[in-house]
Amino acid sequence: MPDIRVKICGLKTEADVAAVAATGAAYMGLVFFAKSPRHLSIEQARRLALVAPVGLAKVALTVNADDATLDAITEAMPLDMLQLHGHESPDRVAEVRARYGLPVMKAVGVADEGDLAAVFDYSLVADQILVDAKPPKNAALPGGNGLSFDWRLVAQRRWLRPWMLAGGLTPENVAEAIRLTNARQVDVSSGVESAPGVKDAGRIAAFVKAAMMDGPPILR
Ligand SMILES: O=C(O)c1ccccc1N[C@@H]1O[C@H](COP(=O)(O)O)[C@@H](O)[C@H]1O
Repeated sequence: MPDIRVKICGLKTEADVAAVAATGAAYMGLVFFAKSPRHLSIEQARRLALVAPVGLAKVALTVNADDATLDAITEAMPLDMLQLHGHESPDRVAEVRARYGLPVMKAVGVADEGDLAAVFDYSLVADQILVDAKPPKNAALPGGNGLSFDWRLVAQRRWLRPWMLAGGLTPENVAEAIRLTNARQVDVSSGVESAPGVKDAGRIAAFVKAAMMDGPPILR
């Protein structure tokens, strides 16, 4: 039974945290991006971070955030990882990693083979890579759009660092995405919502169950 680690991104309420914790998901994502329907104020995010149980890793998602913003976020709440989802350069990723002493996951948008070089480049400086669909030109959000990319581009890929598959995943397609790509980690936001920014506990449970191939890994 493969050990698949699931990240549910864009939680907004304490009930969302409880729903995610109940499934055995590995990570919960807190979005700090004002244009997103999942955006949280620092105080809202702090409350969620403080009720998260041990074992559920808290990931702060930011987009081209400056030091002052990252200082405010990291000082306000306990976190386990920073997710950089903008156009942060490899140098900026290395700088953030050194400044905050937290693992950094860099998102890379993929639409075609040519985008995969960036996965390699960032794997030299980040702790993890989030391989996401490239957003359409002029999209308001750089992620969280419910769009997938051609999974065959990353099928059976191995990189220097652990990677996570994202983009348009749903309870209905995640098992096939894992089968095709051999991803060991998956991330979802809009695919487990009933409306933009509104998480659906039933879809969260169905997603994690499907990702774990109908059951959590058997512990030996
Ligand atoms: O979720 C958001 O609102 C968001 C905003 C800005 C950058 C990234 C965002 N979400 C990330 O994008 C992936 C894919 O989302 P989806 O499943 O296709 O809706 C998601 O897993 C988040 O990490």
